[in-house]
Amino acid sequence: MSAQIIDGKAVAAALIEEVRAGVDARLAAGKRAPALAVILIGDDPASAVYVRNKKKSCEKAGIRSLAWDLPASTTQEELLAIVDQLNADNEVDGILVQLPLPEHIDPQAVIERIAPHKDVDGFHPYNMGRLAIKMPLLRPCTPRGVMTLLEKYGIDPKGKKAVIVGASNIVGRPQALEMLLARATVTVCHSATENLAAEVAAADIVVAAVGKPGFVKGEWVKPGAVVIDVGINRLADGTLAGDVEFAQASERAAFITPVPGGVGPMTIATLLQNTLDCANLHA
Ligand SMILES: Nc1nc(=O)c2c([nH]1)NC[C@@H]1CN(c3ccc(C(=O)N[C@@H](CCC(=O)O)C(=O)O)cc3)C=[N+]21
Repeated sequence: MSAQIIDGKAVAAALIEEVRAGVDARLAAGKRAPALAVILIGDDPASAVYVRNKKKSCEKAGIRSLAWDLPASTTQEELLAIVDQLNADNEVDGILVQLPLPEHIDPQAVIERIAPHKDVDGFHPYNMGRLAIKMPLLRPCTPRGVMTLLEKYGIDPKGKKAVIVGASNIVGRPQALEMLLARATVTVCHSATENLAAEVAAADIVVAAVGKPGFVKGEWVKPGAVVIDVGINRLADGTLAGDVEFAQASERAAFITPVPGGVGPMTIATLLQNTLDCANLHA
């Protein structure tokens, strides 16, 4: 058996078109285009890729993007002052501060400074809390993008066993909350999990979000399972690899996302969707 490849690039392109239609509807109603402010500090290479792709996608969707490129020496105080200024700016709908930040800046302090209704990443405790109590407002982009991918492929998590490998604040935890909201039975695995292979083998849907190339072995995957690979790992030869052994997992899975071209493009398309949602929250 060989898995059907989930085409994240195609679904992302369609989602960007949907966002574009939402932007056009705003313009037709006499409202301004949504605006997204992106703050990039220093020069992390993964963030640079993301910023480049995001800017192109904003243009396609008709979203105005405002770039703040700041030196690695920027102080936390200076960054918080910029966030305050953007919070107060009625022309700005969404604020995204690229992670990771330099060591001397506390990311949680920055995340919590962003006005919750401008938090396009959905990382503010207010938005995470809303997701936890079944009242989502702004939802973290990657987990929301994964749910959109499943929906577009007719995969309903309701009643299924969803196993999340990785418990980070940006993917694993909110992914577990999304799966729970979709009425899956959810298991979250992390570095203290005793028998990871057995947990994965029980999964109808596996989401790998660890950040280690090939960490989830193909032979662990239950025949007919859905495999979602969130990992984007740059290898020494410059190529990208996911967290899942793709070739081996493809032999067993019914559906699998590739890297690149799977979850990555959905993260960006969902960021635009969240930016439109933010704009529509404001006016
Ligand atoms: N506040 C914040 N929010 C983020 O969402 C965030 C962040 N900071 N910091 C950096 C990471 C990384 N990230 C990516 C998203 C999409 C691709 C992407 O589109 N990847 C393409 C491949 C791109 C390539 O060819 O290199 C793909 O998977 O097909 C990559 C990386 C978002 N991040």
